[in-house]
Amino acid sequence: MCTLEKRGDLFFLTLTGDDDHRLSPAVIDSIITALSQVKAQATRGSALITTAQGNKFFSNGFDLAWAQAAGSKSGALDRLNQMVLSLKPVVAALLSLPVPTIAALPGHAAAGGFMLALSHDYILMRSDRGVLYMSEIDLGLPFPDYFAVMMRSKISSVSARRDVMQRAMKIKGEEAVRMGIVDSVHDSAKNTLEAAVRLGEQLAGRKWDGEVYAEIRKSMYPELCGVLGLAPKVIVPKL
Ligand SMILES: CCCCCCCCCCCCC/C=C/C(=O)SCCNC(=O)CCNC(=O)[C@H](O)C(C)(C)COP(=O)(O)OP(=O)(O)OC[C@H]1O[C@@H](n2cnc3c(N)ncnc32)[C@H](O)[C@@H]1OP(=O)(O)O
Repeated sequence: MCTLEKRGDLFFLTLTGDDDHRLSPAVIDSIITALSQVKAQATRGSALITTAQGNKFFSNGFDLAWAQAAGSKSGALDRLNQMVLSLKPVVAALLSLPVPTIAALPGHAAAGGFMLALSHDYILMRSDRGVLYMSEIDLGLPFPDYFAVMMRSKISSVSARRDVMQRAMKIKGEEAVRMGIVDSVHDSAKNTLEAAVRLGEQLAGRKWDGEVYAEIRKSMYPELCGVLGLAPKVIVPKL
């Protein structure tokens, strides 16, 4: 599951538990609820930090064990598809949130978990542990449309995109910075979160208009907004 806390101007959405934070339907639902609360409570000068408990995983992606527990191939596919469809509104909520968003990774982010991280404006991760890893080709799974569009939209280097999508590269922090996927790396989970707090306070301190911030973010990723069903909103400038 996840918790949502507000400390000063910062919202902290934390994936809880000492496991690998698989994105099961229940976890995905709790994230959606938390993001709705952020949207409702956000003011000029808010920012969101999304992180996870423990120091090995941010999220290892969809809960394949739950899918396979369906007891049949078709049932497993249906459950996998259910998770694919239920994560889409999470991505849409992050793309349209009226606050700056930061993912602070205490460890690995794989597949759906990597997509959750990539749905944020900024990603900070550890240099000493943890990889970004799109395991789908290793699992013989195709990418959902919005996964592929997310990576096309947010990973600008063709070779980096190939290494992520077609080579299932396990990308460590320093490399992820070189590939333009991650903003900064830090030598522990604690220091990664502390850096995220500093960045969050810096961004929150700019006290941007949240509606304008969200529309500018959406204008940066028109194809992604299209696949998520996020229409641009006309903003009447407040002069
Ligand atoms: C109606 C029907 C319609 C049908 C349609 C159906 C749908 C079809 C569409 C399908 C959609 C697919 C989309 C799927 C999305 C998903 O999410 S599926 C789930 C995917 N998840 C996974 O595959 C999990 C992947 N994870 C892993 O493989 C591993 O957990 C890991 C991330 C690779 C981590 O492995 P692990 O061995 O646990 O790693 P560690 O022990 O932490 O590290 C290993 C060693 O490496 C060292 N290390 C780690 N990081 C670093 C670092 N940054 N720097 C240096 N060293 C590092 C670590 O210390 C370990 O070393 P040793 O301790 O020496 O072993």
